Amino acid sequence: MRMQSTNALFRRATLSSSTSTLSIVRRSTLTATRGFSSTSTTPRTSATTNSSAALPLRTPTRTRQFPTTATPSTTRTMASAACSTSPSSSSPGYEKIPNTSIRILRTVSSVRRFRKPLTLDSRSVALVPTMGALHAGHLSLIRAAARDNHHVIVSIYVNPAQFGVREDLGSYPVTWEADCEALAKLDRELADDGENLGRISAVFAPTTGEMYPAGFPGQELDSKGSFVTITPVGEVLEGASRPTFFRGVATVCMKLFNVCQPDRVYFGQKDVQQTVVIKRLVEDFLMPIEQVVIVPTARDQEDGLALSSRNVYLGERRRKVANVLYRALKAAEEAYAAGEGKRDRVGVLGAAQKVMEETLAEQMKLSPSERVKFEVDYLSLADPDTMLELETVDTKKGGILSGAVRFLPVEEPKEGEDLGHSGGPLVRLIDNIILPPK
Ligand SMILES: Nc1ncnc2c1ncn2[C@@H]1O[C@H](COP(=O)(O)OP(=O)(O)OP(=O)(O)O)[C@@H](O)[C@H]1O
Ligand SMILES: CC(C)(CO)[C@@H](O)C(=O)[O-]
Ligand code: BAL
Repeated sequence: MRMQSTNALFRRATLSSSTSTLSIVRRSTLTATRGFSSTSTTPRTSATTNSSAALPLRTPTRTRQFPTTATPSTTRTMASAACSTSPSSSSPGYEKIPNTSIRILRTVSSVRRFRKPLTLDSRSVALVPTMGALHAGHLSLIRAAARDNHHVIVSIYVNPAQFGVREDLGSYPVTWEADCEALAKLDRELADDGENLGRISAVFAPTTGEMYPAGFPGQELDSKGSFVTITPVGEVLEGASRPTFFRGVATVCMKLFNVCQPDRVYFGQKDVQQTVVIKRLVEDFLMPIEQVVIVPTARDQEDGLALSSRNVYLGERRRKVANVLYRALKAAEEAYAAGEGKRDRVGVLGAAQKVMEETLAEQMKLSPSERVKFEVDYLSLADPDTMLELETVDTKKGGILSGAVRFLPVEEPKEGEDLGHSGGPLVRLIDNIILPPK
């Protein structure tokens, strides 16, 4: 594999729409928002481009394959994953996580029944939306929510609408039992810590039938259905690589907000573009949510890799190299901090690109049974409010450094090698660093 070194990776499209729209039975109007190198094999829809300085780092062959093709039935199984917590004869009529007061709510009507008296009692309610496979990053969101709210609802729902047809819906990790144990343990910790206003009151784990009454949601760009789209922010970067992703996220989050009626919602900085989309959703649709709280990215304490449910796909060999994106972003952050001359796009992102190239070159010196191959999807220096690419950072406003990397399946597995969840498919990881205003 060869790193390409052109100067025209990032091209900003002239966007066809700049407003958020709620569309019923709509055809998507997404347009391509990035140019690709001429060697790219993926056809892109045409877009008017300008010559925003670009960072190359794209390999000639661009694969968009995610590990497996999902089927609706897989999702239904996942969404209704069985729990060992069936109601006992002494139960109050709803499921609970064993030895806790955490209710397991599976229907919209049960959440509404739970929620109503809390409004009458002026109790504050926080929602922490997740797709399960809980890790310490999720727990930090729940801790933040319990600090400031009387009740915390954690939703666990693997939302099919945000997965593209070739993405990893079918193999997305589902760890319901472990999730329940983690929530029970955290709730005990919250009970012992006098600093919290509240605790975990409920887990909302709906089926797809509950969340999508009209039927399994379309995953194609031109699928019919009731969708929420947030543009232009949802079209660039992650939205360019995963064209239906933010439509799915915004749609499911609006549903979750409508059901749970939270006063505050909690999201992780790890998915920084998602936080910008959610803020627009809440503001533009006048949703009665007091605050969208963004919680810092939880990282591996040793090498800084951002915790992510998808890290389980990596296996041992790729895990050792997986922090390359974080190291690259740190180098860009340092270049930015170093001074005026380095606040332009080329100076800042060039530092990140160098780390990527050097790391790949080191890997390519190894044999196929030792090395790790990866491709950089994008490196970005963007405006914090719009996620549109910046030529220079206005230090009064700051910026967001972000990137996405695809780790290819290992070439020659060794005997007994840990290849990762689901056989170690291609795994795409994202990360970001916020450049704060100075
Ligand atoms: N390392 C992290 N630090 C802080 N928040 C995180 C971290 N990882 C995930 N979150 C947040 O947890 C919420 C639920 O995320 P999700 O369930 O998709 O987990 P994930 O680890 O991001 O999974 P994936 O690997 O699919 O991206 C989101 O708001 C997400 O930003
Ligand atoms: C916000 C979310 C739970 C919506 O499905 C998901 O995108 C996630 O876990 O980040
Ligand atoms: N944490 C974002 C969810 C997703 O990648 O599908």
